[in-house]
Amino acid sequence: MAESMVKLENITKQFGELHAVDNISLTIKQGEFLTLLGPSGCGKTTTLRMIAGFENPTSGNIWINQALVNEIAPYHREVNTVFQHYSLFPHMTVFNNVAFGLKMKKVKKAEMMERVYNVLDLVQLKEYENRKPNQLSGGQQQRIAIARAIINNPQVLLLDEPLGALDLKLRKQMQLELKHLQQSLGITFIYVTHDQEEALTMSDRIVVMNKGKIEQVDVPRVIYEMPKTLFVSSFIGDTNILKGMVHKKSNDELTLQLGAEMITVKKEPTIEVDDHVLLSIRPENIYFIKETESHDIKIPVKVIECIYTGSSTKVVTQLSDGQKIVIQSTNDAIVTKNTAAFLTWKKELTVVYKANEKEETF
Ligand SMILES: Nc1ncnc2c1ncn2[C@@H]1O[C@H](COP(=O)(O)OP(=O)(O)OP(=O)(O)O)[C@@H](O)[C@H]1O
Repeated sequence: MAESMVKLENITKQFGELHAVDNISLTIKQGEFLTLLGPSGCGKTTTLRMIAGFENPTSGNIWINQALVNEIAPYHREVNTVFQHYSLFPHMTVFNNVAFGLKMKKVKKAEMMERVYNVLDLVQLKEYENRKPNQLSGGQQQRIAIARAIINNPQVLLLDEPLGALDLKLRKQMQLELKHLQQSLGITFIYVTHDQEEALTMSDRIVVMNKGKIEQVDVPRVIYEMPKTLFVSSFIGDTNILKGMVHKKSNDELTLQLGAEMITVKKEPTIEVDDHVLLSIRPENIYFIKETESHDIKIPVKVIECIYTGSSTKVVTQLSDGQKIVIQSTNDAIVTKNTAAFLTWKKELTVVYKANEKEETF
C-alpha cells in the first residue's frame, strides 16, 4: 500500500467568497479505503468532485497515479464515481446497465459477456440480469451501480454517500459487503459520508473535515481515541466535555481542578498553569466505583437520571459545580437515581484541550 494513488496539493475551491475547500493537502495510497467525513457543507463532495474532474480547483494540483490531472477531462481520468442516487438507465436491463460502459468502448461480445457476468457475480446479482432497475430493491440497485462503476477496472472508485438512501439494516450489511469488495478488488476507494459510525467501520484512514479544512487524518482507532481537536472529539462518537483549570504542571503530568476535585492527566505541551481547559471523556470509559475504593481519579457525583437503553444504561450524573457527566454503564445495579456515587476513568483516556480552542457548538 506504499504507492501514492491520489495526491492533493494545496487544493482550494472557491465559490464566490466561500472557500468550500480551503488549502487541503492529502496523499491517498494505492489500495487504500479512505473516507472523507464531516458535517453537511464541510467540503467533502466538492473535494470528491475535483478528484473526479467535475469541478476544477481554484488553486492547487491533483495527481492520479503519479500524473498531474488538473487539465484532464473526467472521462480520461482513471476514476469512476458512485453517487447516492444510483443513476441507472431505467429502460435497460441489469445486464445492459452494467455492460453499457464496455459497449461504448466497443469491447468484443465474448469478453464483454464474461466481464459483465464476473462483476454481477461479485455483487451477487447474476440471477437478476434480465430485470429492470424498478424491479429491484434499493440495495440491489446500488449494487448494480457499483457493478457498473467497477467493470472498467478503474484505479480509483469515488463513492459519494453511496448507502445514504438505504435503511439502517441494509446500510450496515452493505457496509461490510463494500469493504469486502474493495479488499478483494484491491482498488483505491475514496468514500464520502457524514455518518461517523460508517466511517469507523469501513475505513483504513479517515479524513475529518470542517469548514473546508482538514482537522485530522488517521486510522479510525486514533481518530476515536485520540481526537486532535475539540471538533473531532465532539463530531466522532458521544463524549463528555468538561470545564477545568490547570493547577500544576510537572514533567509529564498536569494537575487539573475539576469541580471541587483535583485530577492528574497527561501533559499537553501547549497548556500552562492557570489555563482554562476542556476535557473530553467518552461515556463508555467512565466507571462507577465504591466509596471505599482508591483510584488516581475518583470523582464524587450525584446521580440525576438512569435511562435503560437495552445493551447498557445511560446514567446522567452531576459534579458539585453543576457540570453533568454521562456514563454508559453495563453495570447499572451499582447506582440509583438521587443518590451519591463515585466515578473513575483512566487518565490516558482523558483528552485535554485549551479552552479557547474553537469553543463552538457542533
Ligand atoms: N456549485 C456551487 N456553487 C456555490 N456553492 C457551492 C457549490 N457547490 C457547493 N457549494 C457550497 O460549498 C460548500 C461545501 O459543499 P459540499 O457539497 O462540498 O459539502 P459536503 O461536505 O459534501 O456537504 P453534504 O454532506 O451536505 O453533501 C457548501 O457551503 C455548499 O453550499
